[in-house]
Amino acid sequence: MEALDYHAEERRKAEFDVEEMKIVWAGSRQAYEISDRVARLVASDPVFRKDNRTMLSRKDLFKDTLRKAAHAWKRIIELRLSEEEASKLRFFVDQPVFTDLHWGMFIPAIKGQGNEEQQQKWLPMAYKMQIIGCYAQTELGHGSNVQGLETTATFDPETDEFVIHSPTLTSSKWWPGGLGKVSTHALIYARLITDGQDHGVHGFIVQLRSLDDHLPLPGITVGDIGMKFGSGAYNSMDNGVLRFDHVRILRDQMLMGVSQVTREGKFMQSDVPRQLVYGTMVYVRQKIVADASCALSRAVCIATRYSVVRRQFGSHNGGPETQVIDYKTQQSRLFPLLASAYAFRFVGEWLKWLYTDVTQRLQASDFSTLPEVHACTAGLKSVTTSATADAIEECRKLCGGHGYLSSSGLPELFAVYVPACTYEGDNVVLLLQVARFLMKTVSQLGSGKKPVGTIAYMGRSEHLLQCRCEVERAEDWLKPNVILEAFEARAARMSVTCAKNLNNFANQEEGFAQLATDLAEAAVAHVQLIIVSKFIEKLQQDIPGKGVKRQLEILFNVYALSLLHKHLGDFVASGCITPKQGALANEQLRLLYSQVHFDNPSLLLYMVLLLERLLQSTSF
Ligand SMILES: CC/C=C\C/C=C\C/C=C\C/C=C\C=C\C(=O)SCCNC(=O)CCNC(=O)[C@H](O)C(C)(C)COP(=O)(O)OP(=O)(O)OC[C@H]1O[C@@H](n2cnc3c(N)ncnc32)[C@H](O)[C@@H]1OP(=O)(O)O
Ligand SMILES: Cc1cc2nc3c(=O)[nH]c(=O)nc-3n(C[C@H](O)[C@H](O)[C@H](O)COP(=O)(O)OP(=O)(O)OC[C@H]3O[C@@H](n4cnc5c(N)ncnc54)[C@H](O)[C@@H]3O)c2cc1C
Repeated sequence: MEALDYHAEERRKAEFDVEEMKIVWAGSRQAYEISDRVARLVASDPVFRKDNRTMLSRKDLFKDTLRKAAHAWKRIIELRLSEEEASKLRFFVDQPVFTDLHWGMFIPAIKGQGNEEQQQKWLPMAYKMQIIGCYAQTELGHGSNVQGLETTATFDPETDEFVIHSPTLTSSKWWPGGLGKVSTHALIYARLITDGQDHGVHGFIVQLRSLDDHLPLPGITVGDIGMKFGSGAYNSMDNGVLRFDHVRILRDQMLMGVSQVTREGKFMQSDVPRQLVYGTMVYVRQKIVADASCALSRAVCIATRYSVVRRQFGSHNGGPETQVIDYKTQQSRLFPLLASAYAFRFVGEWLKWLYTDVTQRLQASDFSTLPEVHACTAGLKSVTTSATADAIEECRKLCGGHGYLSSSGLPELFAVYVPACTYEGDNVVLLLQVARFLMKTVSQLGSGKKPVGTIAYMGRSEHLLQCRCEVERAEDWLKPNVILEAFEARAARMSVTCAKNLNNFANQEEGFAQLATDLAEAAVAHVQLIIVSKFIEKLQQDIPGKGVKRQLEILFNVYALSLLHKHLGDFVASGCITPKQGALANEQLRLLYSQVHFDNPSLLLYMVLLLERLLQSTSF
């Protein structure tokens, strides 16, 4: 059979309305249409070609990136693209670039932490890209520990200026994207010092390079930190190093939305939580969760198409060999990843809503949901990026030897994606933040304060700590309420056990240090519960299209039961389910795999592209 026939055969098996499924994936018909239109725009424009980038030298790759960024900007202006269309265009251009940081962190930081006047002064220039900014927080010595940053911003009351200085080698800013070559300005985080007193880390806008000749300004030492993991990949970004030698900036270049320094040098803390200084990270973590499903779906799409076309073993009487997609082992490795892509998509949609909600609350001086939003963004960023990075590597293996070729797209996807486990907060460090929030919640359980939102289930901990799962047959595992209760019981029990064990230590900090692994696992259980519960909420919505809801229900069950299988130790050890019930879950999972269907519309095109890329990549 030819590739085209396999294609037709697999399409025939797709028992759902593919067009409607695309709309579910995009979030709305309008979002789908925008995405489709912009994808075509990018694909048909030769400036945006990306088939050769793993073969370019760093210098040529960087030039190529600048060309694409300038062209993208030109198209955005010419076509008067909306904000949503422009961000889709950047997404499909698909090459890490300084503008990610300009639009994604520099501007949001000014919007979130600057006062009205500062926003009016800086944002119009930034929107027109008359200035280009980066987000310079991390230093050589400290990334995770933000309070350990060493760069100083000392107020000089005589001149009404701050003096920005890098007092040690370890205080050098290290990593900021866009800093190495391009940015004219940086949003730097430095210790605020007034009258000899240290007020902790705050944000300051500093000009780095001349707007006339782009040379570094006096007192500024700046450069690129060098090659990163993989060919192509993240090397299109100019991650940089930056040092200050007593650089003077005006007082109003400190972002004054959270705290202020008066003309007299008096430090004033507004009545907003100081954690709002970390607000840009919360914003980007939320975006990263939304993006995880995109990276994951790309990898799964490549591995699925390959698995349909690839045949290996099992030929009888000269007939065709077995499609590797039909091997149960291939299915048990691939389908949970497909299901995860949908799970992350839906939880990403919900997180976007949560973020919009907290933004509106903050504007009305309601800070009550901030700790929960921090825990959700940190936890979901950690769990979805770790799972996606692992999944991309699994997809590479699912494609056998071909997955290791650059032309499969998977090595570059992995190399670009894997730092997501580190940037915007190391994933383990972020899980420990979630654990802190959970321990606080458990400690307040008897206080009369009712847990709400994603921790509402803790309010039912009396029941969850002693409930017994009622599954007797494999099909009982198809009931969403059975799955939900098992995940709630596991999360509640793991958190409560950690909280009890913490009491065995002389002080909380010592306990946290010793029990960090258990705490991180409890955090994962809580975050997986959030993902499972948001998938269930999605399925409770009206979902049109023949067979679409049914297919999503299958994917939900695959997602939840494959997690249960993977973490069976947690579920059984905490007494939520018995080993027998675990075995029944696995039996149900096996049955579900034969019900997963997929559409494969451009399989032939994919094969042709693969061959073209192979020819190019071998012509060195
Ligand atoms: C680019 C954008 C566009 C699209 C996105 C898509 C892809 C991204 C593409 C590329 C990425 C490119 C750039 C990457 C940039 C960066 O990496 S920027 C640097 C990011 N750095 C970090 O994330 C550092 C991680 N560390 C921290 O966040 C903190 O130091 C900490 C680990 C949270 C510890 O904080 P702290 O020292 O204050 O200690 P605690 O005592 O633990 O916390 C005190 C209380 O504050 C609460 N808290 C902490 N953080 C927050 C927050 N962000 N919001 C709200 N509340 C917060 C914490 O829970 C404590 O609360 P308490 O227990 O009640 O007291
Ligand atoms: C591609 C890329 C782009 C980046 N872009 C930017 C940018 O634009 N701007 C910017 O400011 N920064 C940027 N960063 C920096 C990034 O935010 C930091 O690297 C990240 O926050 C992790 O900090 P670190 O490097 O200090 O890691 P470390 O904290 O040194 O982590 C090393 C190890 O220690 C562990 N660890 C650390 N603390 C604890 C703890 N308390 N408990 C248990 N384990 C712990 C971690 O889990 C990890 O395994 C970027 C980084 C990368 C890789």
